[in-house]
Amino acid sequence: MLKSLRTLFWPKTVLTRSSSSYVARIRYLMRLKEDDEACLEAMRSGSLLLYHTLAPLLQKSPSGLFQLPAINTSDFKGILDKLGKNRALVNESVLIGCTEEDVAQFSLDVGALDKSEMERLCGGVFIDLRKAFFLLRGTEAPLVARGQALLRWHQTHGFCSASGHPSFRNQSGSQRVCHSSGHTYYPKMSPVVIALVSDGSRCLLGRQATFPRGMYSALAGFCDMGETIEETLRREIAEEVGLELESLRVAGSQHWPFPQSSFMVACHATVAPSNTQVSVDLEELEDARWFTLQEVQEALRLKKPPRNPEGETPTLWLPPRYAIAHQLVREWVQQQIGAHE
Ligand SMILES: NC(=O)C1=CN([C@@H]2O[C@H](COP(=O)(O)OP(=O)(O)OC[C@H]3O[C@@H](n4cnc5c(N)ncnc54)[C@H](O)[C@@H]3O)[C@@H](O)[C@H]2O)C=CC1
Ligand SMILES: [Mg+2]
Repeated sequence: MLKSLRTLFWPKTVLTRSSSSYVARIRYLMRLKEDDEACLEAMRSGSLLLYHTLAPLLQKSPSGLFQLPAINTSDFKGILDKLGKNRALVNESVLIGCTEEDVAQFSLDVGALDKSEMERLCGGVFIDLRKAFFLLRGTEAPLVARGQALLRWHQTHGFCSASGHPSFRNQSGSQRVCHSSGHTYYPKMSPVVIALVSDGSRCLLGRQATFPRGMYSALAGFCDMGETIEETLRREIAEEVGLELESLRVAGSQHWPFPQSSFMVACHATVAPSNTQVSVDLEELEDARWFTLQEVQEALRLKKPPRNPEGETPTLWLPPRYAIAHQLVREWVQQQIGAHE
C-alpha cells in the first residue's frame, strides 16, 4: 500500500518540465481549489499525507532514510473500515498540490484516531514536525511543512473574528467563509525579512537566548504593516544591532513553518567597513557579533551539532541545511572565496 512519494514532488523538477504541462497542472489545481465537486472527484484517486495532532507520518526505508509514505485515499478508506470509523473523515483533508501525473495531493489530520493503531496500519511513525522537517530529503520537507501549515491554519481559524460565528471551509481548504458577516478568510503567512550582513570581509550573526548553545543565525524580523522589504530590514538591523545598512540584495525566499507560517525573504546586506560597531538590543538577542570567513567555514564543515557543554567556550554552530539562513551563509562563503581568487 505504501510507496515513496519522493519522485512525485515538484520543487526541483518544475523548471525542467515543458511549460505547457506545468501550466496545465497549475490550471487543474486552480479548478480544484475553487470547484468543490471537482475537488471531491480528485480526492477519490488522490494521495494523502497523514498527520496526528499536526505531527506528520514518516516511514523509515530499509536503508535507514526517512521518507513520506504515499497513501492513496481508497487505501485509507480501507483502514477506516478496519477501525469501524466513518469514511467521511477523508473529506476533511485539504488540498496541498498535484503530482506530475496529475494525482491530487491532500493532507489530513487523524488526531481523532488512535495514534499507535494508525502507525501500525500505515506502517509509519508520527514525528513532531521540528524533527521530521530535518529528517526528510530536500524535496519532501517543504511539502510536509506546507501540509501541516494549512491544517494548522484551519484548526486555529474556526471562527470569524468579526462576528464570532463559526466559519466554514470550502472543499479544497483554500478559504473559509463566515455566512453571518460575509467575510472570506484565506490562509496566511507572516512576512519576515532575514539578512546576512557583511562588512566586506566578515559576516554578522546573532543568537537568541532560546537557541542551542553555540548556535548563531542570520538576523531576522517580521514586517510591520505597510513596510517594504527594504524598510523592514533597515529597521530590524538598526533595532537589533544598532547598525545602518548600506545596501541589500534579495537572494531568495522560503516558507518557514516554525512556530507558525512565516514567509522568509532572504537578503544579503552590507554595512560600510567604517560602521561595524555592534550595539545589541538584549531584549531581542542574547548576542550578535562578526565572524570571519575561516570561523564560518569551520562551522559549515561540522557534520553534526557540537556538544558544547556548559563551562567551555562553545563551538560555532549554524542553522540546519534547509534553513534559508544556512543558504545565505553558504552563498556568502562562495562570494568571499570568489572575491579572493
Ligand atoms: N528559516 C530560517 O533560516 C530562519 C527563520 N527564522 C524565523 O524568522 C522568524 C522571525 O525572526 P525573529 O528574529 O524572531 O523576529 P523579530 O526580530 O521580529 O522578533 C520577534 C518578535 O516580533 C514580534 N512580532 C511582530 N510580528 C509578529 C508576527 N507576525 N508573528 C510573531 N511575532 C511577531 C513578537 O513580539 C515577537 O516576539 C522566526 O519565526 C524564526 O523562526 C529566523 C532565523 C532563521
Ligand atoms: Mg529578530
